[in-house]
Order: sequence, then C-alpha cells, then structure tokens
Amino acid sequence: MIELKNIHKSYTRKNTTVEALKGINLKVNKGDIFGVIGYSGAGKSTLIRLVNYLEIPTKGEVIVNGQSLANFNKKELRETKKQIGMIFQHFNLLESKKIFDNVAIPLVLQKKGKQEIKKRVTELLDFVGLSDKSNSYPSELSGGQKQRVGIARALASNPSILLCDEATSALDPETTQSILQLLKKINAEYNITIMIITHEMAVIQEICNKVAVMEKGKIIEVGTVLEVFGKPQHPTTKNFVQTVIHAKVPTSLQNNVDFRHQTFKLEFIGETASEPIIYELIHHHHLKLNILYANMTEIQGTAIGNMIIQLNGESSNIQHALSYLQNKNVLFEEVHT
Ligand SMILES: Nc1ncnc2c1ncn2[C@@H]1O[C@H](COP(=O)(O)OP(=O)(O)OP(=O)(O)O)[C@@H](O)[C@H]1O
Repeated sequence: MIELKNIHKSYTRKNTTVEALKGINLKVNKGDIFGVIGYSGAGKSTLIRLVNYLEIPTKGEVIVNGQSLANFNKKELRETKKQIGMIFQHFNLLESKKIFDNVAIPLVLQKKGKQEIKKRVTELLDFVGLSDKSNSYPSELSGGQKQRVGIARALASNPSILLCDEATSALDPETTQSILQLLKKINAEYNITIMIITHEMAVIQEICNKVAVMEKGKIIEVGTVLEVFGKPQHPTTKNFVQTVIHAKVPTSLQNNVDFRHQTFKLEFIGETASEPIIYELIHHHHLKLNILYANMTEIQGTAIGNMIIQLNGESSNIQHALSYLQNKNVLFEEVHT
C-alpha cells in the first residue's frame, strides 16, 4: 500500500545542510492504522509529507499502491494524490469560507457538479456529526469541531489513505478521544489505511496496530503495537512506553521499602495476565510477597500486566519461583531501587 525504500531527505539553507531523513525503509499495509512516533525534530513531518509528495525525497523511492511516485508526470501525480487525504495539527481551514465550502474544496477543484457536491458534502458533514454547522465559519467552531471539518474535507475525494499530521496535538484529552474514535470508525467502515504521526504514545496505544519509532532521521524500532509496548528494545522506545505504562515504585513508598528483600519487575502478556501466578508464588513456593506496584493495560485487545514485587523467603524457594515464572512466560528482571 505505502512503501518507503531507502529514503533520504536533506534541506539546504544558507550553505547549511540538515539531513532530516537518513535511510528510511517502511511498509504500511492496506487497512493498517500505522503510527509514527518520535520527539520533536526526529523527522516525522518530513516522512509523512513524502507519502503525498508534499516533500520530494533527495534519494530513495516512495511507492503508493504499487507504483513509484517518481515515475509519474504531473497529471498522474494529481490523480494519485486524490487517493490520499491529509489532516493537520492546526486544521488548515479557510477562515473566510463557510464549513460547507471548506469541505467542498477538493470537489470544486475536481470540477464536480453542484448537485454532486451538495450530496457529498451533506453526507460527509453528517458522518463527522456536524450537519448543523454547514453555514457556520471556522472561527465559530471548537478545536475538535474544526478537526472534524478537516476530516470531512480529507474524505471528500474518497481516498484510500488518510495521513494525520499531529491531528490531536492541539486538542484536550476528551476531544482527542472523540477524534481518535472517529479515525477508528473511518478505518473500519471505509477500509481507509491511516498513517498517523504523533509524539504521544497514548495516541498509538488507542488506535494503532503498528508503530515505528523515529529518532534523528532514522527508524529505530518498528513492529506491532503489542510487540513494541510489550518488549521495547531501544532506550527511546522504553521512554515512550513508560509514558503510558509507568512501572515504577511510587516515590511516596520508596523510603519505606526494605530493598534488602529481592525486588522484581514482572510483565504478563495475554493469557498469563489472567493466571493465578501470585497465588502460586505465595502458596506453592512459600514466599512472603509484597506488591509495590501493579497495573493492567489493554493494547489491541490484549491485556498487559505490570507489577513490581518483593519476595521474602528461602533463597532456594525464590530460585524455584523464578523458574516457575520463566516456565509461565512471565518476563521478569530484578530491580534495585
Ligand atoms: N523546510 C525545511 N527547511 C529546512 N529544514 C527543515 C525543513 N523541514 C524540516 N527541517 C528540519 O528537518 C528536521 C526534521 O524536521 P521534522 O519537522 O520532519 O521533524 P518532526 O519530528 O516532525 O518534528 P516536530 O514534531 O517538531 O514537528 C529538523 O531538524 C528540521 O529543522
């Protein structure tokens, strides 16, 4: 569906060259909600803007629906771009035009007939829940409503791909949720492939099935959201995951905890999250167990449990307990603070 092959992109200004992307390889399949996360300056915006050729790579190939964009003439590129809608952090609406006319822009540019435009825009405003705002101006709408208009406009030409450039970064948490639910609905009902860039792991957790983590113009980790949240490898990925799964002993407890007892961080994924493992540790391995932290998160319909526990007992019993955890596929590591 979307394939980026060895993409490099540099910007040169006043004799200074910035290498924004350094050898990106990425595949987004049909139906994916693919998230790209990274800190500011990682190259996310540059990357997403390549997919609809708002940016042209310095080197490498952008392939959309099996065809390399580099081979297209202007007309073919225009036709392909119709299949790619885009929404933006600051909505990019025309303030002087009514909501109806903002949504109609792509259709007017495609010289569609008045009746067809009216029918399509009415349908789209209904779909995004803004039928009553047709005659309003953007300045009369809230941020969330403006993004809904942006989404309706992006869907006007029936795209097969929707690009979202920090689409919820300017919105409060509740409005963010409603926009993310709308994107999910678009993906499910219209089978539109979505690529979303963000610096918020909660956005990835909420709607994406795949994620790529970017740093300094490179992809440092990529996989299903469950893989990346469950077993993050790179320190930057671990930092992002910690923003939604913060397995740490609460500061208020730290001074009262006796760290002479062995302390372990456990992670349960999927079925192991529903097994009576703690019961087993206490009753069959004869350990006194102190829970310092516990949390259960759901990622893509799979439960991920995180726990920090102290084990107090005979060291041979602790060793047996650790073998038991290993057999049960519970990930664990000893922690010292
Ligand atoms: N038009 C441009 N001219 C010069 N440098 C640019 C241009 N666009 C981006 N860059 C540089 O490329 C690098 C990557 O920028 P980009 O906007 O893609 O990162 P980002 O991850 O989207 O960051 P942010 O989250 O802050 O938008 C940065 O160093 C940036 O300064």
